[in-house]
Amino acid sequence: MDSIVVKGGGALSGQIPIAGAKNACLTLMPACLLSEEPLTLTNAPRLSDIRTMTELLRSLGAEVTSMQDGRVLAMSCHGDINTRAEYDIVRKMRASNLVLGPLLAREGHAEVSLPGGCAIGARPMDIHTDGLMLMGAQIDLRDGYLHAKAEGGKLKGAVIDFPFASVGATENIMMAATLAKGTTVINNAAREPEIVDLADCLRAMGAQIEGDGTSRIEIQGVERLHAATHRVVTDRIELGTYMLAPAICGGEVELLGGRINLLQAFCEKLDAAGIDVTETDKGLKVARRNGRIQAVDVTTEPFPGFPTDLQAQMMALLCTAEGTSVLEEKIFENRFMHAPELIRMGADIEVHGGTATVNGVKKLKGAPVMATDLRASVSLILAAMAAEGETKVSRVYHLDRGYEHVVTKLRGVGANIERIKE
Ligand SMILES: CC(=O)N[C@H]1[C@@H](OP(=O)(O)OP(=O)(O)OC[C@H]2O[C@@H](n3ccc(=O)[nH]c3=O)[C@H](O)[C@@H]2O)O[C@H](CO)[C@@H](O)[C@@H]1O
Ligand SMILES: C=C(OP(=O)(O)O)C(=O)O
Repeated sequence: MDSIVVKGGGALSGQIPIAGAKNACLTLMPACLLSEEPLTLTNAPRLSDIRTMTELLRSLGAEVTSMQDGRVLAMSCHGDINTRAEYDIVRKMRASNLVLGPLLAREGHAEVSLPGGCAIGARPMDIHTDGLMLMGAQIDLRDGYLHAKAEGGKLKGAVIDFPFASVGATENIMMAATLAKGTTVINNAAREPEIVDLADCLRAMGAQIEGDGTSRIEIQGVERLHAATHRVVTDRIELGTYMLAPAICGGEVELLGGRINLLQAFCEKLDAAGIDVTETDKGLKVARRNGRIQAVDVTTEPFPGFPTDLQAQMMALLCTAEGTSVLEEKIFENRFMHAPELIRMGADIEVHGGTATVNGVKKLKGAPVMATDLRASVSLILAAMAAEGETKVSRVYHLDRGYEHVVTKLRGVGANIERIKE
């Protein structure tokens, strides 16, 4: 199992290229199941989750070719389709649940293993299944699998009011509705940039969708979708993560491909904490203003609010802020597993339920720590980059799910970091 060793150092400078979004690409890939013609994605990130989705799509009968060192994914689904998404693959990754809508729309039935929970919390699918049932699907849970069948073999349009703006449910229903008979309306839809990216891709495939990026999305079903090529949107979570590197360590770093509108709420918190963010021709420049970082309170919310996927990294910043910060996690019930590890590095954090209170200390100190999930892993690396001495982060395989070439990217701006095999 690999570990990452970081020696805390001084200010950073240089540029970091930002990849295509994991959470967009994992949604765009299952869209290939909606058409007999090929779907090509460019700007794909090189991540283990993408390889898992490739394995899942192949198991369903899709041809997936990875080109240009994984940057381009060509997917084609013209033959017979296997409609059963097996537990052995689905359990590896929450995003596997995104094949349900496309399989049901194309074949009229599907059997998809429930993803269950993961380290950060439960990953229920009731909002997805309630929506599909309104579209005429019959869905039962048997042997850990959702067995779904469309009445008469074809889904029909429906008006669906979500009780919560679920990202995954919006994506599943949007994909299912592209081939349904009639019009589907999703009220209280998720508004994340990854939803807009999916809508752009589906439109390029011939789907009729309006309202993405707002809380009301309307999809007019069509007979078939066709071939398309689509560029995956910039990864706003990778962007925000690397924006925190100069914020924590000092110096100035340019994030290539970044835009403020992907992370407005996050940028406002950085400003309040004493970090300057400016848009350039190529991306975003981030620099820490003089003096200590200031404490800020953060509440995670659906987009356009502060993203849950940046809460752990923000906590790493606030550990050394002047004053007390309160972080409230509103999306996942168990997303503070980085707190005990940051405490091992000298942070002063108290967690009560979904609230973490961080009393800023002057300096963190290197320690052996353990990565518990994807964003927790990278928060420990960020904290270690400004800590005194050496930190060893073990179980970094979590990191490979969401960050490509993290060591190369951080070394490129001056961090003292290496990956070791044990
Ligand atoms: C709103 C939000 O921030 N969603 C995040 C969520 O998307 P993801 O699609 O995984 O999660 P959802 O947006 O669906 O769900 C978030 C919340 O809704 C609840 N829920 C969800 C579906 C359902 O059928 N029933 C239900 O109760 C979940 O338990 C959770 O508390 O994780 C992704 C990372 O992997 C992030 O990129 C998304 O930004
Ligand atoms: C938790 C994440 O991913 P997933 O939903 O795929 O587990 C994430 O991207 O931070």
